[in-house]
Amino acid sequence: MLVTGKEILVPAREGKYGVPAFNTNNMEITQAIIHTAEKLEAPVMVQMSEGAIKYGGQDLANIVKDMAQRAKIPVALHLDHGSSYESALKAIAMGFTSVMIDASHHDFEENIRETKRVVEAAHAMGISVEAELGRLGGIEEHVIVDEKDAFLTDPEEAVQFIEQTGTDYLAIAIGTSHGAYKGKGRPFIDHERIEKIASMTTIPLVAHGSSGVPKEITDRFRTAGGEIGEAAGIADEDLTRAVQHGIAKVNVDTDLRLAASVGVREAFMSNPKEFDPRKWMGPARDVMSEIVAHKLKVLGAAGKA
Ligand SMILES: O=C(COP(=O)(O)O)N(O)CCCCO
Ligand code: NA
Ligand SMILES: [Zn+2]
Repeated sequence: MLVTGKEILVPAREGKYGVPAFNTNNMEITQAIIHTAEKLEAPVMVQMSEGAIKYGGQDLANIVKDMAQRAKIPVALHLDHGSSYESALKAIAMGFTSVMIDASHHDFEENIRETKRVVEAAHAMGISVEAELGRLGGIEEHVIVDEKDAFLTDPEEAVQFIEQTGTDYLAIAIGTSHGAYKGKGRPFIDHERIEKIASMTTIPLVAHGSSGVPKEITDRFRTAGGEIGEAAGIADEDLTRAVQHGIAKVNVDTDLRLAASVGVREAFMSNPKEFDPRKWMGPARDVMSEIVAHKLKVLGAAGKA
């Protein structure tokens, strides 16, 4: 069933498990997410960035909403990295049940002002809101945050921010970053910071940039002709620890992108004569489903629907 993000994430924080929020851009990605979560009896969040909305629009949103409504497990449709009040309201008009207003690149007061505006409008329509405080490293769709400006979330500021905005859940910067190159080797995750923020707050916390970039997938990607440098992601054990301490929503996009690309590349490599789209979109869906299943188990969402 299609539900709000709050209905999925409040139980997750209370139950000390995480719910993955996977980005989608088409039918097969959406099927891999929702059908696999159904199989594992897990709640799940499907998110669309502003780029995905540009790419698939209401057509794609309708695929997600219809599949979610018919699903036996709770599913929210979430706007990822909404960059403005207008963008958040447009997503709500499209039927999204959860929206992020990402004003983390503004100063503290401006972030509060912008977030508060979206919270008031979204709550008037029964829709949940995610905000962000602190800056991830790496490239965020509309802001390139170079290392020196990347800053981690201050616990005291987080308490004030939540009180002054009324946001339903909060994305915090704790060492993760977007993309396939999260640092040399195992990225440092600031567990003390997560645990301090969790001890001072009660709302679900969100970890962005949480793809694992598993070696098995990057090896297959290279073997199938893909080119990827020294890629590194977040270790499973860092995620299992984080969801014990307040992280309830865990954003994953890169892992599905890599999995889909492995599926397609392997299909083309193994049969150059093939020209039926189902023969490469199907394998892409299968590899993505493996990634979805793994994440649902690592985060403890399996069986929680
Ligand atoms: O936090 C994430 C996903 O992070 P990751 O790149 O680790 O999958 N997202 O918000 C998905 C969109 C990232 C920019 O396109
Ligand atoms: Na941000
Ligand atoms: Zn993100």
